[in-house]
Amino acid sequence: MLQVRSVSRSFGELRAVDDVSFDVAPGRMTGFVGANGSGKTTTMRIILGVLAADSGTVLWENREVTQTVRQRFGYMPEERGLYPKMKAAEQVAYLGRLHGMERAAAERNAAALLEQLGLAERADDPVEQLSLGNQQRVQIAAALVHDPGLLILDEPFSGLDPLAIEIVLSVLRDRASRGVPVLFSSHQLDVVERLCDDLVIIAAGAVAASGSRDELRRQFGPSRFQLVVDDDAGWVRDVPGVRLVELDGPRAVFDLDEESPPGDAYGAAPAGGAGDRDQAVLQAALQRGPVRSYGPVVPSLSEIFKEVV
Ligand SMILES: Nc1ncnc2c1ncn2[C@@H]1O[C@H](COP(=O)(O)OP(=O)(O)OP(=O)(O)O)[C@@H](O)[C@H]1O
Repeated sequence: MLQVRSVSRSFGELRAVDDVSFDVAPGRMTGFVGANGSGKTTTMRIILGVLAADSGTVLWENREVTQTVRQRFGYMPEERGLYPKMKAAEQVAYLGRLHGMERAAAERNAAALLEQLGLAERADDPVEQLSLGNQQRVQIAAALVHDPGLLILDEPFSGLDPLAIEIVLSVLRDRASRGVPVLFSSHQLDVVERLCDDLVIIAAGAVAASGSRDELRRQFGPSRFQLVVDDDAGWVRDVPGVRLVELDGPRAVFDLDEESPPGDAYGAAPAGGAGDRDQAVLQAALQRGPVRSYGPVVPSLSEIFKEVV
């Protein structure tokens, strides 16, 4: 487990990272999300020891991270750093050796990773002859070659086509399933949404929200429901506590107001929360005719993001 505890860092007057705390748990993919300049790269550099924090600590397995421990971390920096003339496989193996691996093991891991990442055919091409997306895959192989105990990846999906995203996803998932904590930053909320188990949302250097994806959806998502009936569903807007979001003939999407009185005018028992109130709407709908579909609408990550940032 990686624990970031009250880490702060300023550049001159700018407090780029402000009392940031979060965990990256074993076997979990943790998405690190925030707008440009919100402090993701600075936080990652502090975890990796590339940059010093002004205050706060980073713990790995309950101990302060030392340089020796960091050797066991895998890092893909934002600024990609490959040797353009070196062949892809040679390069990955070389970086493995810099992490203290034996030559044979480094070469074996490099070949296996390039294969997994769909680059086996290009293994002997100099990096400069590869497309940018393929260079990125080599960079990901370089972060993984020494079988790191922790993975920190800065924007690993930017610039990848959808197929490449799937390939990289499966490689990272595979590592996570072997118990490796994975922290990755991304602007692509749809990718983060699909991939991560946990999320840390950062805004202006501070953590705006964090937790498992499902917890955040429950916590920040409005109590939104969708109802589909046979006739016009416009009557829903008159139910107490309902805020209509969208009406399309027989289909209504609405939020339930937590504060409003329960909808007992429609025959439902007085209720204490939206959990009962949504049943009041359902009963009201059933009194009018058949109900084709009814249920909560799960908010997307970008909706949560808009709410907390
Ligand atoms: N070495 C530095 N000197 C001065 N300011 C810096 C330095 N590094 C980062 N900053 C500033 O700190 C803030 C946070 O930057 P950081 O790169 O951590 O953000 P980010 O969330 O990774 O952004 P992006 O998504 O654009 O990469 C920004 O305002 C940035 O300009």
